[in-house]
Amino acid sequence: PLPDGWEMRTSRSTGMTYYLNTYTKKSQWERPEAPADAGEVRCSHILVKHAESRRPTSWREEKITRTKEEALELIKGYRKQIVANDAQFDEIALKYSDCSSAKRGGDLGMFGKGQTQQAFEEESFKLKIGQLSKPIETESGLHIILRTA
Ligand SMILES: N=C(N)NCCC[C@H](NC(=O)[C@@H]1CCC/C1=C\[C@H](COP(=O)(O)O)NC(=O)[C@@H](N)Cc1ccccc1)C(N)=O
Repeated sequence: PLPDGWEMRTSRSTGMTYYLNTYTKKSQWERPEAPADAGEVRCSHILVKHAESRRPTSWREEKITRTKEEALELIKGYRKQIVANDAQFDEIALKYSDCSSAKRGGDLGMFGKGQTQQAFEEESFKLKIGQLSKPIETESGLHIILRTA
């Protein structure tokens, strides 16, 4: 049988069999050996904004004035606590993340390519499930990303 997420199709023009990834709607000639890649990931993140952020405000702080350097120190400190198991990722996100997803422990839900800023997307799709990123910079500020699915 075909691995999950694939459908066998016949090309109308050539009569040849091809395979359709039912999630991404991409097709290929080779018979797939592994389940189809949904093309989406699920991540949580902790965002520390700074004065140069594109929107230097958040639920935490009306006007964010810390410098980018201060934001980097903060996010490195959070990452250290999480790696040392001195704090849980979702607890830190809940208290300190400058993103609205803080309320959900940083969870952003599932997202595919083209939905988030390039540096954020590149890192998110590089991470293995359960892996924590190094600090990533976007126009929003500095993030650490945990891939959860
Ligand atoms: N599924 C979506 N709703 N997509 C929207 C993402 C838009 C995307 N956002 C980003 O790339 C960064 C990385 C993740 C969060 C984020 C930025 C900002 C904070 O920064 P700021 O915009 O004040 O500069 N948080 C958000 O957008 C949150 N509403 C994301 C979110 C929160 C809860 C549930 C789902 C998504 C972009 N293209 O700008």
